[in-house]
Amino acid sequence: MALPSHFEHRGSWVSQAAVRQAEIAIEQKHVDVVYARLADMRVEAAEMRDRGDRLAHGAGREAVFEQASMLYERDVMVRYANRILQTLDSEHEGLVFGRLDDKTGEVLYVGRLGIRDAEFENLVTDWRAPAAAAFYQATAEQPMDVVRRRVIRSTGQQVVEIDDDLLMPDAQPESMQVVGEGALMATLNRARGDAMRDIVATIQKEQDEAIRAPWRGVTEITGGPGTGKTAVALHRVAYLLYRDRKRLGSAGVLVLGPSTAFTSYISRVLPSMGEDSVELRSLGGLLDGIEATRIDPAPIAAIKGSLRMRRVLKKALRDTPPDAPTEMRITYQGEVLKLNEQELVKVRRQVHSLGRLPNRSRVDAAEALLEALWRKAESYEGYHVKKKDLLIDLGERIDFHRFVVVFWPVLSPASVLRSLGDRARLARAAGSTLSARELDQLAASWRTDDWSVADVALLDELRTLIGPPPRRRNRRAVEEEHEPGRRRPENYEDYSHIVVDESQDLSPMQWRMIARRGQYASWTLVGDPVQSTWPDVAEATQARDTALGKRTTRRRFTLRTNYRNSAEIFNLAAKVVRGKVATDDELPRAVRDTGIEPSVELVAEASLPGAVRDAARELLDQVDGTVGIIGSMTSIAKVHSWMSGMDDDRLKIVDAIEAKGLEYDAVVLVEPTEMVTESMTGPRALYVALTRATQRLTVLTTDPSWPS
Ligand SMILES: Nc1ncnc2c1ncn2[C@@H]1O[C@H](COP(=O)(O)OP(=O)(O)OP(=O)(O)O)[C@@H](O)[C@H]1O
Repeated sequence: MALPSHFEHRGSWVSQAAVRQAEIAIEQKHVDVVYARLADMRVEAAEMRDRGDRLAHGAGREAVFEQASMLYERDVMVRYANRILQTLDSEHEGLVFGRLDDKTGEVLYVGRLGIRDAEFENLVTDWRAPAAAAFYQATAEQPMDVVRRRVIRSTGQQVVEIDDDLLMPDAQPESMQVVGEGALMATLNRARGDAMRDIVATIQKEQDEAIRAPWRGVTEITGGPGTGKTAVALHRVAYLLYRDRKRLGSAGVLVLGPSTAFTSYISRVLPSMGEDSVELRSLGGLLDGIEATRIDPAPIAAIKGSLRMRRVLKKALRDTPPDAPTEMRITYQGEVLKLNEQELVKVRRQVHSLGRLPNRSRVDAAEALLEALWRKAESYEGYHVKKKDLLIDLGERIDFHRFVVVFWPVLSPASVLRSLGDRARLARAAGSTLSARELDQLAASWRTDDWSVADVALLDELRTLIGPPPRRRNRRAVEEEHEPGRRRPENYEDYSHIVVDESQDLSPMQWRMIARRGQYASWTLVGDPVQSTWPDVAEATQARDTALGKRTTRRRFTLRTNYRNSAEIFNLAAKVVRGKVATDDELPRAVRDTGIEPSVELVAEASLPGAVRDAARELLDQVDGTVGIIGSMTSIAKVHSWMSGMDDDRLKIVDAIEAKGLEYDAVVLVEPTEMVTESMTGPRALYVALTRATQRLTVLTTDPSWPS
């Protein structure tokens, strides 16, 4: 019987449903074997753990200990497997997600972890193992002996789809079927939820090279919006921990993102790969007990982030604390010894000139006060006391100590920064460093109740300038700090690897804050200069270079394919930066056509609220996943009020800065022109906002000249 024309074996796609089902059934069989093996391993592990406990407790011989430690390792491995299984859910590709058939007929399954059968035969190879590299690196031009690469998609333990790439058509055996329409496109077309997904099954070659780069030195990953920089950086962390867990795991890996919305968005990616020991923090959440989310207006953020602030903070510390006494009176041997305000200021200056951290200087302050009191006593006519007696007697008096405590209080970064809400105090600290307008703006910003994200770097700077409050740390606390997986304290400086996402936006003060945490760390820096919202590029670059120090090993990977936006959406976004702040070479290529052009609507100001609601409603109907409403910083509060009462879990409202790194199936972008005028870097913030949608974009503007 002649086959229908689409049912061809060699070198072409076979879409026949029965063949597809038969191939799915073949893979299901293997997946079943893997899960059955895991179930056995769980049981074995429990038994071995019990046996291991018994052995370890009663044993006196070395061999028995050795056995016990082997059992322990096995136990750890199975616990790890269990954890992975728990985190797998229907949203993720399954435990086994890939298969390679090479030209010798060998088959290799690739998955989230490596599993062997009872005879030690390989059932699944961990995606990070060298043997699995071909799964990501083989191409039709360089097939690395791979005839067929198959991506297996599962829901839970059920295989639901397979997608093949035929890389060596000439080596395809008669019996080998090739099915599917491309795993990557299928994945990219899927609806987006609240959380980013891992991409283990469809990592592309250029991405894989960045993921597998060595851990040492500085690895830079640059690329336009949607090129997978964040995804790549997270997979790189999982890869590095797999390859070098001993070196990197115990000291800890820190991943830093721009906002809490962002860290929460990416928070499931690493656990879905079995890594839950990595610390994710936002720039506003690096200090314990503070979770700053407020973004300062751009000009204020620019001042707070600049290195000038170091001078201001240093000087602020030397000023008299707000509640400190301005006079000292103490009675000694029938005389009242008095120090007036100037004399106390002089004492304070002397103590600071010793150069010790303020929170380590109270003893110096007490000594300087005693010295000043002695000089005072010496100056009184007919008053004869011995210096040694005065120093000892007063030094032991409780009223003297009470005075020292208020004269030289323990400072906290928060109290110092808050005190600069007093404009006069700020002006004293600033000298000529800040203009009158800058003083007004900064002082007003510190009279609020909460901290902004930019404040956190200043608080951290103050933390190191002030020194830790005197307190004893017990050994247990120190040990706990070094336990892997534990959220480390704010003063932890020994991360082995630091990943900085959206690194193009870091202010010089933020670079200093991060550098403190990785004195000996290797780095992965992720960013896109075209999306930068930091105005002083030269200052930030210098601060970055200082942060990276003498690390000479530097490698750079540039990702060029935009996997997020449809080509139609990206074309519109590219228009706002091309030739202005980006060259063609800096813009990625979007790979997906949807045939749906973004809609740009000119609306009257009075109709804007209704138009935003209508657009949101329409998009909620049109896409299955999330819909983002992105407003300018100036208008975001209004946008929130317009949307009140429209409760839908799929609807998210963010401003142009918060939108960084996030994505939605559809976006309503409100007032593009405002995003340009309020930014200090021209159209870059608008470019970020325009590149958040995967499927549909509606731009609402009251400016008739937009987008021209
Ligand atoms: N190889 C891939 N397979 C499947 N999806 C991918 C792949 N690479 C990237 N993606 C998807 O593309 C989207 C964009 O990725 P990601 O957020 O990492 O890009 P980005 O470069 O960090 O973007 P931006 O600079 O705009 O924040 C995500 O949904 C990600 O899962």
